[in-house]
Amino acid sequence: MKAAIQLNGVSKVYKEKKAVDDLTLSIAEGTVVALLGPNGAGKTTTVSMILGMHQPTKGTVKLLGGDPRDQRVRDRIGAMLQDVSVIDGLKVGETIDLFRSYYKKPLPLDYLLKVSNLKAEKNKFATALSGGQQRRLGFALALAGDPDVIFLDEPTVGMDVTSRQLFWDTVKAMAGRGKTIVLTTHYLEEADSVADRIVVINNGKLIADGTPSEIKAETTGRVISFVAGQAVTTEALLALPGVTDVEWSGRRVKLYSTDTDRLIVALVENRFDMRDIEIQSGGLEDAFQALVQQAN
Ligand SMILES: Nc1ncnc2c1ncn2[C@@H]1O[C@H](COP(=O)(O)OP(=O)(O)OP(=O)(O)O)[C@@H](O)[C@H]1O
Repeated sequence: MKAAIQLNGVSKVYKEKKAVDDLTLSIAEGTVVALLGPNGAGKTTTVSMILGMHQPTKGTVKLLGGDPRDQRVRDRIGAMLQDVSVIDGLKVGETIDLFRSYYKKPLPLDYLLKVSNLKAEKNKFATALSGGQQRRLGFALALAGDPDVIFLDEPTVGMDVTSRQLFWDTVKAMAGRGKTIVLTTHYLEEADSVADRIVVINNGKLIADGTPSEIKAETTGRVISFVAGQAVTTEALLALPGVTDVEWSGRRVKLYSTDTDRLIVALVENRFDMRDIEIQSGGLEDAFQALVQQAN
């Protein structure tokens, strides 16, 4: 598949601080990628280099096969960054129309008002919008030119529940139309539900890269739980392959394991007395914490 974004050995140094450290990353067209990492990990710096707003100290960045600062590339990019700058004296509808006028094939104004949940605010001055509404305006502006690659930097901060839901529905619909979407977020459940791929950055370095389930399985392992017969003991369970912990709740037991496939085989072979068997994956939140801790 063609790469929409290609970073090769990219570093960014601010005075003493290495904000991004030798990052190599390729993002295929049509994927939704969530860039995760703790505060100061280098997410915003990475996005701003992909967008051509900052020059890497070392390495190369390609966006849609070209230079991010090339106008032909810029015409196909939409970005919703952390600070939305609204224009004094322009109403919401006029602001969106101004952005639409920069592009050859803009999306219709009504559609942009609808997906940003700003229909009722169309004739309000943009400067009079609340913080959450301004972010939604930022979303409408990012989509105005019907871009092929969309960057969303902590997009849902300050959005209420309804706007958030509508926002993610729209992002999913965009992805369904083959758009490439790169987002950063601290809301891991959102990344889990929307992203095809998760890239975790810490101290400017890539520390994990995979689908949400791969990231979860790699770090937290899985849990097998069942209702155990009276003869089943903690000692016997701890002796099984890959079992790292055993937790009881009445007769229901939870086995934490690094290798659930082998564990299931062993449970069956050893004829453990089991009912109501369940297999669960750990959450992305746990995986993220574990990854960052391992890396520090
Ligand atoms: N213009 C700048 N001058 C100096 N240092 C900077 C500058 N921009 C970022 N940094 C530093 O680079 C590092 C990475 O910052 P960046 O904003 O990319 O992190 P982030 O992962 O986006 O964090 P957050 O989750 O808090 O938004 C931080 O240590 C930050 O202090």
